[in-house]
Amino acid sequence: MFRTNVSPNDPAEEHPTIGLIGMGAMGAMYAKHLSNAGWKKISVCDIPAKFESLKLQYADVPGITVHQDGHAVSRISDFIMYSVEAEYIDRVVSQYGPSTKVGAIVSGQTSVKAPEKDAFEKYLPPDVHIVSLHSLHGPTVSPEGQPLVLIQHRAPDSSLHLVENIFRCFGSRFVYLTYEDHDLVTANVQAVTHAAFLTMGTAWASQRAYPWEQGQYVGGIETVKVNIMLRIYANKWHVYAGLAILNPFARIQIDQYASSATALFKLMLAGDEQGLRTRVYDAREQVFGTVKTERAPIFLTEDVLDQFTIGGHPKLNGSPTTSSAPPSNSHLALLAMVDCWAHLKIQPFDHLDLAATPIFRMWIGVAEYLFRSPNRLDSAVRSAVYDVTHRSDDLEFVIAARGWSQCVSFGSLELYKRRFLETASFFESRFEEASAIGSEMIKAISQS
Ligand SMILES: NC(=O)C1=CN([C@@H]2O[C@H](COP(=O)(O)OP(=O)(O)OC[C@H]3O[C@@H](n4cnc5c(N)ncnc54)[C@H](OP(=O)(O)O)[C@@H]3O)[C@@H](O)[C@H]2O)C=CC1
Ligand SMILES: O=C(O)C(=O)Cc1ccc(O)cc1
Repeated sequence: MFRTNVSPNDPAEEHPTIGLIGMGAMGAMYAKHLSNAGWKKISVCDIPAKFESLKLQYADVPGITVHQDGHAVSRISDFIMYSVEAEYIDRVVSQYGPSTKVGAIVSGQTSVKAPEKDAFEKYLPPDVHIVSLHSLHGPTVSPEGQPLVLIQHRAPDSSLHLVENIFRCFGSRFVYLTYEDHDLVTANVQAVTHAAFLTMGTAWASQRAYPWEQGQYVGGIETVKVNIMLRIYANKWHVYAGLAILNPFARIQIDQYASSATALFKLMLAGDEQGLRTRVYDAREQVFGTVKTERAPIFLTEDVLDQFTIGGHPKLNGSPTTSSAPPSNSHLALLAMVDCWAHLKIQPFDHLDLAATPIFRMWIGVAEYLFRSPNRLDSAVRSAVYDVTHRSDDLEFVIAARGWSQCVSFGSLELYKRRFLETASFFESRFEEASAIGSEMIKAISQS
């Protein structure tokens, strides 16, 4: 029998059997890192239709055995992780949960935990333990140094310790939360951040223009906006739909984001510079007022970010529109973000050390870059009120923000999927380039 402080590197030790149900992007990422670390008994499955192709794919991968379905995995595994779509978790756990080995530990990778918790409580036998997980990064980001949430829900400390030992090889930072706190924190960190980028993408796609080809969204902050937007639309729609629609806290946050964008846009239309400035500076005070000035800013310099511009380095390309500082912009997406945090009383910097995803870290970094400098902020406010060249983009932005918020409030995964895929299809030809560049940018920011 294995010990709970078992390590994969001790040849004399009996290893626990690690079961992975769902071998999509995250399941495959977990399998790769567990195998590389030397775990010898990793049992995996996806839907039965993928059994043969998975067997071929993993034929030569050390430690991994592919099984026909979740019954086969559940019966023999000491630790089991469900890594399936949040909308299917109830059905999949109802199917395989009753086959769980006596005394095993069950876990899930879903980005929203309310449905997972319900499913585990409903269908898992009372003699198994629940310690859930959530890696707060996408499958192409190295887990090293990233937060890995651990939820000790129905389990003794010894089960938590076994899970910690299994995943110590990821080099992630363990973050201990309850199921409920997890959903609140991820609504604050992820759902509302995604709403901003989904909105940017829909607004640009509605204009039928690739923003980086228009000269207005190139360099510095704009590079981050474009790269992250593309990264999100290149990922699976169900990941974002699940964490927005099935998380009971997310709806409120996303609705506030749309309301903030609308209210700021109305001040712009009214030409109310003073009203806009007061609102923006009030939000600045609430969100950044208490941040210690000695804390090093997250944001990289404009020059460093310029290297990650889609379509090539703007200065090396000698593009006339980008040879100096990026053109001024109302930065409605960012003004709305900080206004939204202020209205919801979210202190984004408190989440940085706890449970920040790479995308959130970058988003808060650019918000800080804009809001810490009165010069930049004043320039955005003046641009918003007097420079009408942004108006059509800002109008599309407000419409898109309202559309996403309404879609989430209707609670329809199907509607969300249609909106997401329609925008994604406009940008699809650029995903490959964006994903390589985006990964480099995340690496640079993580290391800075
Ligand atoms: N991608 C990301 O950035 C992150 C995702 N997550 C979460 O991890 C989970 C998985 O996401 P991800 O890997 O990206 O999604 P994928 O769609 O890539 O993977 C999910 C896999 O589960 C399979 N599946 C569905 N039903 C069953 C079943 N009955 N038995 C076995 N396998 C089944 C799916 O098959 P099929 O395609 O046929 O349905 C698919 O291969 C989600 O809950 C997501 O929210 C967490 C962190 C990051
Ligand atoms: O970093 C982000 O916000 C991403 O978009 C990647 C992601 C998606 C879903 C998760 O549950 C965790 C990370």
